[in-house]
Amino acid sequence: MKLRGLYAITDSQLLEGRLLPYVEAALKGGAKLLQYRDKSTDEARRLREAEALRELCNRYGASLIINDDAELAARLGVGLHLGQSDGSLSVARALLGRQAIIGGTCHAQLELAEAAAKEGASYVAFGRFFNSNTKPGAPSADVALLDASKGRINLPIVAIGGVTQDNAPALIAHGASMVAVIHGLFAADSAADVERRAHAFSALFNPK
Ligand SMILES: Cc1ncc(COP(=O)(O)OP(=O)(O)O)c(N)n1
Ligand SMILES: Cc1ncsc1CCOP(=O)(O)O
Ligand SMILES: [Mg+2]
Repeated sequence: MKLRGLYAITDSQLLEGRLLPYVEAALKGGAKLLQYRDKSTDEARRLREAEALRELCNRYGASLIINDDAELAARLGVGLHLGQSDGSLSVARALLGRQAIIGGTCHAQLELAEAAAKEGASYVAFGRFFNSNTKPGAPSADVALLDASKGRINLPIVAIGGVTQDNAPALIAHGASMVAVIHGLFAADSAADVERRAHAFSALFNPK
């Protein structure tokens, strides 16, 4: 699967009671990756929801990524995203196999991205690039980092943090292969609105 386009990330508060319809709308709108990001400890619900999301992703030709939890990703046979304190990328690669999509948070540091590449990551994530409703305290990055990545990081780059339809074009122009979005996609009044937003984000990657 080519890692280019919209990367939708779920948020348990924002999507309470509407996880599946809003995710389906994002997939209909063209999201290529979907990350299940749920910080709760309700294992049974997490497994149930992740299985339902895997089914939806299969139906729409997208790939599911689990945030933080390598065991859940292994159990479901799907991808994984790890932050700097979430465990080792190389251990995850050994666990999940060569085909799995595994991403790593690299904040605003090229050195972390180079290390992630050596450990077998499929993509590296930089950000937050803008003010984020979801994670306001995340270390900040700017587009100069994307420029500096050229020729140094030979993996798809995911840009995250406060991404909107207005600021995404600059990230893509500076080399982001994917934009990862929570609020700018899912803080919407209806599933139809999520689908429109996903479509608009996706269109930025295929300019006519
Ligand atoms: C695509 C993507 N990029 C970065 C993150 C952040 O991961 P992390 O730093 O581990 O923070 P949490 O999301 O776990 O709070 C991400 N989840 N996805
Ligand atoms: C998980 C994460 N890591 C850095 S910013 C961020 C949150 C992204 O959410 P939003 O698109 O709402 O800013
Ligand atoms: Mg994490």
